[in-house]
Amino acid sequence: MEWLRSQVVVMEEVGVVTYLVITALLALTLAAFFRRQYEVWIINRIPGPISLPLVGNALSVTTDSEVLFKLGVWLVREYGQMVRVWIGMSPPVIISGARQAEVVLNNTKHLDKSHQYDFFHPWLGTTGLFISKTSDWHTRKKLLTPAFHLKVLEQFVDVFNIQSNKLVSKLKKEADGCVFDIFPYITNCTLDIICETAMGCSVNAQDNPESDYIMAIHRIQHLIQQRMIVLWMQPDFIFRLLGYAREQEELLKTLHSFTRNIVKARRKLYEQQKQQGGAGSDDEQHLGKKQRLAFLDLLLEYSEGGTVLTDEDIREEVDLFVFAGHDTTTVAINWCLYILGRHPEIQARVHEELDSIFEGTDRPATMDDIRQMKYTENCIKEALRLFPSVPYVGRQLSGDINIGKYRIPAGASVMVFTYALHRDPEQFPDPEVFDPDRFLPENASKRHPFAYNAFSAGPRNCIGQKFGMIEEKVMVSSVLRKFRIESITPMKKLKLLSEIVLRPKDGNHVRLFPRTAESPTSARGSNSVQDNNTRCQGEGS
Ligand code: HEM
Repeated sequence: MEWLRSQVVVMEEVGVVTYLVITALLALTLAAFFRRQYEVWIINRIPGPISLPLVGNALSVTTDSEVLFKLGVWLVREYGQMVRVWIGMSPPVIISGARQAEVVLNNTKHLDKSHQYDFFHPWLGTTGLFISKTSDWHTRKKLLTPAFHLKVLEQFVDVFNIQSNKLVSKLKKEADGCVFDIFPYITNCTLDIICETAMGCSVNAQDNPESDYIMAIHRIQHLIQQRMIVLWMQPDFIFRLLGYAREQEELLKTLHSFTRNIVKARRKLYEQQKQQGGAGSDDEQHLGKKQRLAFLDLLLEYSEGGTVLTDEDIREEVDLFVFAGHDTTTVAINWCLYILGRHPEIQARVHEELDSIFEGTDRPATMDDIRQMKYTENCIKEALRLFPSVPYVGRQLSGDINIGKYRIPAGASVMVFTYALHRDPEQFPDPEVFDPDRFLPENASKRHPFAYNAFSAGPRNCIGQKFGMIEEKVMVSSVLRKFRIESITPMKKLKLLSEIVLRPKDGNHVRLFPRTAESPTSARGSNSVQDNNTRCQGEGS
């Protein structure tokens, strides 16, 4: 009897505990549910398309990056400078106003990149500057910033000139007024430039564009790009199942072993020269007076024998410079030549400026010449406004932010849509018009500081901005010192791809004419397409 009574007490106690556990679980679930509902309600206050339960707007998200780009433009036109969409359960918010962009980009708390950038990890690691999380990023940015000092960049002007000259000599063969795609020429030239400046070695892409290393760079970028936008390619097991993971591993072997070997060789050279030259910290002592220092050499110097940066860290950063520094400049130079090719009168002003600087000589551009290219620089900036190399900049919020009357909760992704931001008529009247004078100091000073974001803004802006600008000036001026360019595709007919960089879907078809003494700048000189040889016959324009 006593035993029975004790059992009843135990059961009562267990019942109470179970009851308490279930109640607590229920309360937590309800709290999570209501919190989530509240967050959904908060986000749904931001304008955006109607969404379905669970999938949200995911069904409208296409894998075609041309359609995806148009979708972004349409969303902004339809819903304004702050738009929310639902991709399954996550609500990326698209921002395209200067004031809103400032709140996101100028906030030192929200420096993490959005989760799509994680697909770069296998190639570029997790601690490299471009993709690192806030904790690693601070240290890396501080460490790497001196490598982009103007004094360091000045020594790269040689490389820019040599490779641009090679580009010009390749283009001479096309300069007969026939239509051709200039995009691959620019791509190979910028690849040669970035590899030589980042690693101190030539990959010779202009002469050999199909080497294993070059092909691997193109292919891996394509794979990562696809994975960033194609939702079903994102889970690892599907990526593996479809055979992409194995292909990616093969590509990584090619890419990583190439860079690792170079890091190893330069480390050996660095140590040898350090021993010969004594323990001084002077760059010239380390690598010989006449030797140009690549970014890699500077990283070896900053690495303090592997204690601050290991060789693998250096490999990551070098791969990153190659990635971040070639596609961005390729499309920037491409769009600048494209838009000048649509505006003969503006191109003629660039020709005039270059003629007054170089006086018809063939000498390479100096830093002084580069500083004098004011009008050319404004054309480059205006081309970057209309066609920003990086159309979207993504951030993952680590805390709630308030923008105007709206709140975006922690964990959400915010995409600053630079392409649309640069077309805000309040900041850029007649936004579709190409007008380099928008960048005259008196005009630029009237705009909101975050209205122009070609190199992003705030603490996580582009570290390679000066490098990119100098490279662009040397390449664009080298081409235009020798040629007049006509672009075939009207702006309204351009097909743009929403990728990591803003790429033309069909390349950039142009006609090139040598600039002659008689008609150096005319829009239709004696060597125009009408008088052209038979190679062009039958071409549409
Ligand atoms: C016209 C040329 C270029 C343009 C338009 C450009 C644009 C940008 C933009 C918009 C960002 C911000 C991306 C984001 O936050 O998601 C960025 C970041 C970055 N860029 Fe560039 N870039 C150019 C050239 C270069 C070059 C030549 C290099 C290196 C040699 C470079 C290295 C980087 C790095 C390392 C970052 C990450 C910075 C950080 O997270 O703190 N860029 N760039």
